[in-house]
Amino acid sequence: ALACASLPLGPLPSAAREMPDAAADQAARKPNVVILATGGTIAGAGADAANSATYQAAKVPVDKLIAAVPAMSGVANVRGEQVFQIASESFTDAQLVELGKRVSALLKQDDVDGVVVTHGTDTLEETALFLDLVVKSDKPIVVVGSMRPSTAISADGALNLLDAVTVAGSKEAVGKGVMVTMNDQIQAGRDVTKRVNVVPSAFYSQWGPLGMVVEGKTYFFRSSAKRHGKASEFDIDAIDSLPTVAIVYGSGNMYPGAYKAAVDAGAKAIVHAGTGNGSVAGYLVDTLKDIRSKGTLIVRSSRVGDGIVLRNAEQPDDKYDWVVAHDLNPQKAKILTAVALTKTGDTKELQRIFWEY
Ligand SMILES: NC(=O)C[C@H](N)C(=O)O
Repeated sequence: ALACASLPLGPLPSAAREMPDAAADQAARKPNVVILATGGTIAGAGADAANSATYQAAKVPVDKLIAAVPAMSGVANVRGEQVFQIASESFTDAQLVELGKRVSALLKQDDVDGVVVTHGTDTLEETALFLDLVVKSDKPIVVVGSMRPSTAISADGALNLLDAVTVAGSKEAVGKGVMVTMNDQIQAGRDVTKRVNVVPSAFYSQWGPLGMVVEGKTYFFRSSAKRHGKASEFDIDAIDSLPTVAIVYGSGNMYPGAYKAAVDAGAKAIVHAGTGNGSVAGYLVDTLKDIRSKGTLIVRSSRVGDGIVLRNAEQPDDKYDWVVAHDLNPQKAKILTAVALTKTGDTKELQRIFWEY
């Protein structure tokens, strides 16, 4: 049993009825939005309405997701494709690439105005940034999930999905990069991160949301200053795989073995999720220098989540030939590093990419 949200939809504005036929047809034409379903809690089901945290993700197929939100047919012509049926913690790089290619192919079609990707929330921020970097289109892409399964009291998936379709079909969303609609807000896919593991207001960006969706209408207040979509130098059509990038989490009393294990596992780069300003323990510096001198890249980011990591603050990055992640958190820095490495291994170029994207 799915929880349904049936929202009232407004009639065609009277202005449209007075327009010449062609213009009226154009105004009345509903956008075509394709929903690519990948699983997650938005497709989850629990045993009882009280189960908001205990349930199985990735159970409900895309046709049932669409049927559960009939209000979507008022804002767009919607059709669905089941790409995967997985919890997002199980996403692999190969699946990211496959999803990116499908989004890109769909957006090249004249009869597709926007794409919605339903996704688990755990790694939604990685997928949103990845698509933002590699899909060369200005058409709206919205990645959406839910914090509660559809069977739970006050399930958030139906409204999040309706909002996603509304944004994906809206003219104001064109050129805004990948967006995420959770909890009535429109977030930049590049910036947004999951901050809380159990509430509908889990998604947050340190630079603020782009806008809101209220009662089926989009309200934008800002746009990202970072390169994305058509302005990106990366293109999923030219990417068939991603290099391995590992994250090592910073804390007190660390041990060098974690970095060495990443190198042994074939990591082309290690994102150091450092303490504070991306700081590196004095007793680890030689290990990281040695790893870099043998070819593996070191990207300094911060486990703090907010703020910006600057070059040559904390550590002499110029001297050690390390890169800093700027404002990207470690998991986002991992995605940008992997995408950038498909084009260049030059650290000056990589640093430029971290400033620009
Ligand atoms: N709320 C969720 O979607 C969590 C789930 N583990 C997932 O990412 O697929």
